[in-house]
Amino acid sequence: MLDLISIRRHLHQIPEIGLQEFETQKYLLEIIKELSQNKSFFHVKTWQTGILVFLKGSAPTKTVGWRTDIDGLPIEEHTGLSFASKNGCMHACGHDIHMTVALGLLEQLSSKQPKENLLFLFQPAEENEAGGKLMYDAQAFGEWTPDEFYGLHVRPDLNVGDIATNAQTLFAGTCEVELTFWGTGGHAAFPHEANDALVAASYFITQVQTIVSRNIDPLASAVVTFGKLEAGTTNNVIAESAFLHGTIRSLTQEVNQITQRRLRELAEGIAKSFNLKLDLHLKQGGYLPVQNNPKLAQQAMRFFEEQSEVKLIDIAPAMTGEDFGYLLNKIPGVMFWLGIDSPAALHSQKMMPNEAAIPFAVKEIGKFLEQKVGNIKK
Ligand SMILES: CC(=O)N[C@@H](CCC[C@H](N)C(=O)O)C(=O)O
Repeated sequence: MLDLISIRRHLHQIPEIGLQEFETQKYLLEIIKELSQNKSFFHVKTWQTGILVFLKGSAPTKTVGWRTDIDGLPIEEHTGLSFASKNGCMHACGHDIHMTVALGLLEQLSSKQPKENLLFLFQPAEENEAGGKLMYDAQAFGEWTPDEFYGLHVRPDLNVGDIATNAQTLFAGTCEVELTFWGTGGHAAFPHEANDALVAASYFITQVQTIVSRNIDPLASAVVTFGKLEAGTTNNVIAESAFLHGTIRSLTQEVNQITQRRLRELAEGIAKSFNLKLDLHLKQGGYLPVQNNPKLAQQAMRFFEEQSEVKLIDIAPAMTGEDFGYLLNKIPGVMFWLGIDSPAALHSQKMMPNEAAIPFAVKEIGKFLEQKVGNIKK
């Protein structure tokens, strides 16, 4: 049997940025190879740093998919754990837990040939390049394309034993914003001879706050957050340029597009009024809202409600983003939150999941997938 805790701790020490998950892929492939021994129904292929494992069913009428993401974040870890990452990146979004659960599920579900086909997707670049979209658009699934797709995401403020989802929208659609105002730098003492990009950026930051308060229906939801502003060099030099990096989030595509349009109008207006050049990139890529299929979600929720060790929570949507939204836009399916009881939030340098969530998830989600693909007797 796989030692899942050791596997998770090893994966935790080697986080890699999206589409550069080379060591992660190599390690996963070693374990997958071990699991595939003497199983003629077990097939593996790779796509860039992603991995697809296909278990051919004995009498298939459909293909059920389970997806995990495999990338880490450019965050320096501050957990103090003995197995903390030291390479400057961190699995601060829990993808080490996601991968380990997927391996545990693969071990369990491949112990005998399932009746239905089962695809395990180890997907790169969830955080940055929408790897799910890249793979789908490149037709990486081919004949292994699932008819139903499932996946999970860890959630720090839920307890181990909690599985949460809903029969509608679970996560927001996001859009990454990169914006630069270009002006003319100069001496602090001669502002009339320069054109200050930093002042323009400050007006812009203040004005975009009105998108949510004045352009979005109060009964809908949107977020506009700028997490990065870079301008200037020192106190007595007027900044030539100002760079802003942010994100838009909304529960529907319609609201996302209104927010994108309004942000563009405000940026263009500010650039015009300050006589600056504007460089604006709005990148939504595959980060569509994560919309659960109502019928499949209701079936899944009923299943988990009947499991004595699971506390099933019918949960409100969150403004987190996920490129699984793109895959669920193409293929019906369901995403779940898995409780991991971490005092620190997702993307925090101190994010520290309770590892008891791993055996719990493998056991309970394993039962869920077993009844989906049928015929597995150990
Ligand atoms: C679960 C989670 O934290 N997901 C990320 C996804 C990032 C999407 C994209 N790169 C963006 O920044 O908009 C999140 O930040 O919600």
